[in-house]
Amino acid sequence: MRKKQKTAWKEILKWEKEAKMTSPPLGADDAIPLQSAAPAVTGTKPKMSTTRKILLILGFLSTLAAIALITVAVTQNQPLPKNIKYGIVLDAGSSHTNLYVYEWPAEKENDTGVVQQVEVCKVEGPGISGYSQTTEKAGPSLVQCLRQAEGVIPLKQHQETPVYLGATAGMRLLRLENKDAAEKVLSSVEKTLRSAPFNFQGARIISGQEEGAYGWITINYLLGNFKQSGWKKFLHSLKSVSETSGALDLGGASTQITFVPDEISSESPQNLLYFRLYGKDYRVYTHSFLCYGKDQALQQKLARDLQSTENSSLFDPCFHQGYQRTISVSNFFKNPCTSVEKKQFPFSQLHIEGEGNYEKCRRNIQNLFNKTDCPYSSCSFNGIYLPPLQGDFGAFSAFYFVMNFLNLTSDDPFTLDEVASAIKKFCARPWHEVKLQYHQIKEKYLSEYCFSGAYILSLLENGYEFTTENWKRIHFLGKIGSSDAGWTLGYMLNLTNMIPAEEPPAPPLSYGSYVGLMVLCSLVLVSVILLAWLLFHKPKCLQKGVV
Ligand SMILES: O=P(O)(O)OP(=O)(O)OP(=O)(O)OC[C@H]1O[C@@H](n2cnc3c(O)ncnc32)[C@H](O)[C@@H]1O
Ligand SMILES: [Ca+2]
Repeated sequence: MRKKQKTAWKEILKWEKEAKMTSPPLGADDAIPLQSAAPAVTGTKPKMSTTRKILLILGFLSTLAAIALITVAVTQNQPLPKNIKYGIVLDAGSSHTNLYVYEWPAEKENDTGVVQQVEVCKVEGPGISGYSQTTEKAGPSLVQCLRQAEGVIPLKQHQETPVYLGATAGMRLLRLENKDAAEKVLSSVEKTLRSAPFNFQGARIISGQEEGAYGWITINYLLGNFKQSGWKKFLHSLKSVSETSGALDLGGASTQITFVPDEISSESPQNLLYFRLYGKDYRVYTHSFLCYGKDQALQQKLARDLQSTENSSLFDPCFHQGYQRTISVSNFFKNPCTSVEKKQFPFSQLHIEGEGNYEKCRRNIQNLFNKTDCPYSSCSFNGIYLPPLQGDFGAFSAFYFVMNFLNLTSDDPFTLDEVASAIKKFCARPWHEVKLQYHQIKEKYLSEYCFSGAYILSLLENGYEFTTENWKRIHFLGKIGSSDAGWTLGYMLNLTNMIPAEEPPAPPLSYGSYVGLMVLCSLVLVSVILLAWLLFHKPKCLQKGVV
């Protein structure tokens, strides 16, 4: 051992001597080749071997090449500055009107999930059907929200931005009750929209079928269920999972159920729609129940209760104990949803008093669903065809508002029994206590959450026959990303032809994956070359025995 150390020191001294002899004068270039490799000694500045220098240059060049490669790949393939497009849709519902502003990058128009809601404006006052007595005021009611949209969309794009208005069940009912008034309301609305700086594309009453179908398109577009990327497509082909999600919409005057059933029967063709989206065929079942939105369902229920009332007072189990409300009987039966129950009453005002009894309320509501006659293999209610329920469902609008208020929308879904007992508990609370706790909530909403909760359960459990098992497949959702769940987005996507029938040709990789893969491959390549070079031209400094 000692001998070995001695030899090593001898070698070092020899090397130092040689080095001194070959050293250039002070200040001369360092790059004079050393004749033999020498171990590094602390305190002395050893000369660098040619091999080491080459290695260093190679390493430097490889790093430079890698940096250049990443820079070129990133800058060259960087998306050009975004050219944003906008669209406006007004949802003229029975209870109120909402204006939505959507935006999307022009170059990605046909992709899925690229259109986003950037603004929502709630129009002050009632829905446009509420202007049946003062039709000329329907249009001006929208002005404030149109101004808000003007502020969101850049001035130079106002003229090219399409604006659509779709009216739903409130206007369907007004058209049934008073066609002339409905037309006047639509004209007033059209006049206002034409005077706005946007590109007016129409104001019309959409059908219940359209409402259901566009709601289904919206949620599946936002969930990215239509156009599947390579992996998702592959997984779906392995598992026979339902590719799309059903849609449940509960408005004030109507409600819709839309989904892709397992088996298509031609029993009720009016409930079936065919779509070809991104190269795939969809056979969709949809039905819209007019008068079964939560406001009209309450009207129907009260109209029935009135039949058995002898005096002007009515005890209602669906309102909290201590709650009181007075309604005018004369206007009550003008509505097409209640007109069948029309009867003469010896009083003009009806006084309602709450009882807060959930079970009684459920029994009361049950009467709204006629389950006796079904001319098809299976029905929901009132003799309407309903194929067996299939897959997951997104439940939005009042389904969400009510369940969200009752804290029943968590990610870990509540069981049907848990939901029922939560609603029962809420209904049993006295009105003064509820009002005190939720003083910030509009009294109209607050007083009706008990009825609405019970109605939602009746509609889903008795009407559509959801069971304890498939209840967990209902997802109560208000928004998907930044966009509200509802029919408006699907309506705009359809009218602007943003969902192509055939899948547009696209490169197999996304931009990000392409750049990432290119960089990774290049780095691997450089490393392999370097490694190979090191292996085959093993520099002396790396050879065994040399430090
Ligand atoms: O689809 P149609 O039937 O035309 O009706 P709509 O479009 O006006 O219906 P919405 O989904 O806007 O609202 C459904 C119901 O929920 C009520 N509502 C809206 N926001 C609510 C909230 O925050 N809490 C409770 N109820 C709410 C509203 O008054 C309606 O009775
Ligand atoms: Ca609606």
